[in-house]
Amino acid sequence: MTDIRVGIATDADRYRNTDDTVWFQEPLPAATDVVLTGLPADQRFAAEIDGAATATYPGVYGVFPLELALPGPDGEPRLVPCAGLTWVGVHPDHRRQGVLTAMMRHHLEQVRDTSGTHVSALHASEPAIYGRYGYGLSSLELEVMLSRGATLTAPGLDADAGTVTTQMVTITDPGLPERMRACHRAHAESGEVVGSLGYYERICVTHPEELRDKEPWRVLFARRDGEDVGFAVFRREHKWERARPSGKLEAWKVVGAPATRLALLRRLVDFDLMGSVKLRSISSEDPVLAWAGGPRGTSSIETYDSLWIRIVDLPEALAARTWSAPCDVVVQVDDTAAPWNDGRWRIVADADGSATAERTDAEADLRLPVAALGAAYTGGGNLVGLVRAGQVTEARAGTARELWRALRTDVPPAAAVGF
Ligand SMILES: CC(=O)SCCNC(=O)CCNC(=O)[C@H](O)C(C)(C)COP(=O)(O)OP(=O)(O)OC[C@H]1O[C@@H](n2cnc3c(N)ncnc32)[C@H](O)[C@@H]1OP(=O)(O)O
Repeated sequence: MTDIRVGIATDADRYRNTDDTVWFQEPLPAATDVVLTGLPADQRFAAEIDGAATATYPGVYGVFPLELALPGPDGEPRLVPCAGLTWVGVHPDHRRQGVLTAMMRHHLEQVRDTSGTHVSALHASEPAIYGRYGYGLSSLELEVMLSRGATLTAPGLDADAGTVTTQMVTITDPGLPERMRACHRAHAESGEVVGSLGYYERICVTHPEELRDKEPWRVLFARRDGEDVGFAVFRREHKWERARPSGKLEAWKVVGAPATRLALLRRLVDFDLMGSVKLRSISSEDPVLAWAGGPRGTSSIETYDSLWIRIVDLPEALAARTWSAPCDVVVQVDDTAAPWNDGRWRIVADADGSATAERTDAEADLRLPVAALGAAYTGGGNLVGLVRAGQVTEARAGTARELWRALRTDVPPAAAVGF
């Protein structure tokens, strides 16, 4: 059995070299501290094995300190701390020897022992990796293609959208990380994540090697009464076809209340010399689908998994959100990766939206993997659907519905930015 030790990665260059080897992209000439912008030194971890190469680590991972927007009182989201698992990579020489499993054990124990943080979240490179460690798919994201000049119809929002002005700046302009973060925090929807300042500083770092024939990322701020009320991060790619302008505009994220997003999108589909507009990180019930006239009103829609959530401290995590309806169920939770959650819990939610989870010896009404609770945590991940899929088992009929109705939200969780 290989002895794998996991701890702080003390050698930043070795950490970075490992990532370059795992992801096999064109290496950036930028200094290591620039490449690692936003990933705090005490949140970079590495796996060590005796006799391993010294230029790389056998495995690495990192954690972005994030806030997760949970369902809160009166439908307003509530931001809680969340560990954003990222930079996971195992050197090709050490794959399938349990390095990831050792790093995941380390991560879950770290989060459990961090005061105030009860959940971990990630975007998965491949969907088959993280379910075994208790992560559940909590939200979907759409990639929506619109044509230039697409009509976005929203009579109930026109007046409000009409009060928004837009201001286009370049991502390297001074003060943008602070502006974006403040605006994102103020307007995050339930299910989204908001980064610390370092996360937005990271977005604003521009490497010439990543630009090539594209312009630098731009930020379109939505302004009302002298305040930022939303923003879109986008860039255009120059293109001509048969002597006609066919530029491609890609929006990485559009932030703001619906009327603000409408104003931003109307501006994004109206840039000169464009042919198409690609909107990434669109929520599964984003109003843009209605504004465009339904799926066939767009040029195309692709669906991907967005945020995966892992409940690390079950009673604390469940108490941190506002519940949508009362429930009283005994749940057998299967959790091998975080055994402190494993076992039977009585979950009681009151009509005021508060909830408790307490250990019990009572017979279980429902049996589920902890990943199912992570999936349902922000209001997505339909537990009745998972019963139908054979991944959640009812001992007492109707209990999946009871728990699900207490967890679900009016609209599914919003798509979360990548990290
Ligand atoms: C949040 C993020 O950062 S996402 C980025 C994840 N990183 C990548 O995709 C980079 C390329 N891939 C890698 O670096 C590695 O292959 C990793 C990290 C995915 C897996 O690391 P390993 O050390 O090989 O995993 P480990 O040996 O601990 O495997 C544990 C189990 O997961 C399974 N597993 C690992 N990777 C995969 C995969 N990509 N697909 C399906 N199963 C997988 C293994 O088969 C093993 O299963 P078992 O317990 O039934 O035997």
